[in-house]
Amino acid sequence: MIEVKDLHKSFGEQNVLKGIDFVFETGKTNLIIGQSGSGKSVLLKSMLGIFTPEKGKIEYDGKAYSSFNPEQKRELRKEMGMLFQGGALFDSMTVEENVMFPLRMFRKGKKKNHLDRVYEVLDRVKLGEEHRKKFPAEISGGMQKRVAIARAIVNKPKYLFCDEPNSGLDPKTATIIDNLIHELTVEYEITTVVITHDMNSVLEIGENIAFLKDGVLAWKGDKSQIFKTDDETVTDFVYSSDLFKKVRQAQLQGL
Ligand SMILES: Nc1ncnc2c1ncn2[C@@H]1O[C@H](COP(=O)(O)OP(=O)(O)OP(=O)(O)O)[C@@H](O)[C@H]1O
Repeated sequence: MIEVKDLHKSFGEQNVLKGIDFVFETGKTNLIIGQSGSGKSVLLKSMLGIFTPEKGKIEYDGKAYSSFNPEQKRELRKEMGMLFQGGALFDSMTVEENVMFPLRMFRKGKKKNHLDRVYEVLDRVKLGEEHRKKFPAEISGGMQKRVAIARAIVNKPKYLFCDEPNSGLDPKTATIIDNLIHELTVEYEITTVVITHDMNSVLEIGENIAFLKDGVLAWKGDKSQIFKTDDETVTDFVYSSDLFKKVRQAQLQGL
């Protein structure tokens, strides 16, 4: 669980986060949504320890980051998995070398044991044996995401941070990737935080949603609530997509 309490973050004169309170729950996919510039990435980077808030707290399973010494911060970093926009794989490394990378960085041990773990996670994300020695450019976008997910979970993280994990994918593959992230979250009891712009993702895996507007937590709830709420701030955002507007109209007309 990650608990954010009265979090404030500014850059110069600009107050980007203005007192965010939210609990990111364990074993759930916790989504951060909101318009461009609302502060989603700043919130995520604050949870990663990249930004230091001016005020407020972030607690990881009850322990405040501000109370950690450098060694504890390093330990915490080992417990974090990251899945960046576009996958961010190393082009010059094979699939298995990419997944091996965090293991070699953070864990001691024999290469053979590392490789066993790499194959275990690649199997878990259903990436076939025939792809292990390929380079990222030689596999599809969906497969690249699977590799990036495997790399993010190879160290058995307690916390998984995903920045638009399904960007650039077709809707079907995007849904498969969303569901894979959700399955792993439940299976390994990870506290997963996902930034998304994709309302399909909200519909698929929105178990606990933080909706940010201008650096404020404007709404929270889950996927069943977000499509029912009459809160105008939320409906303006959710139904800004034509498709969802049509779904909403059909719903209201009882179709
Ligand atoms: N390192 C930084 N230095 C100065 N300002 C920053 C920095 N990072 C973010 N900001 C500002 O904070 C505001 C919120 O940015 P943020 O990236 O969190 O938005 P976002 O909701 O993630 O947007 P998007 O959906 O477009 O990624 C923006 O006005 C941005 O310019």
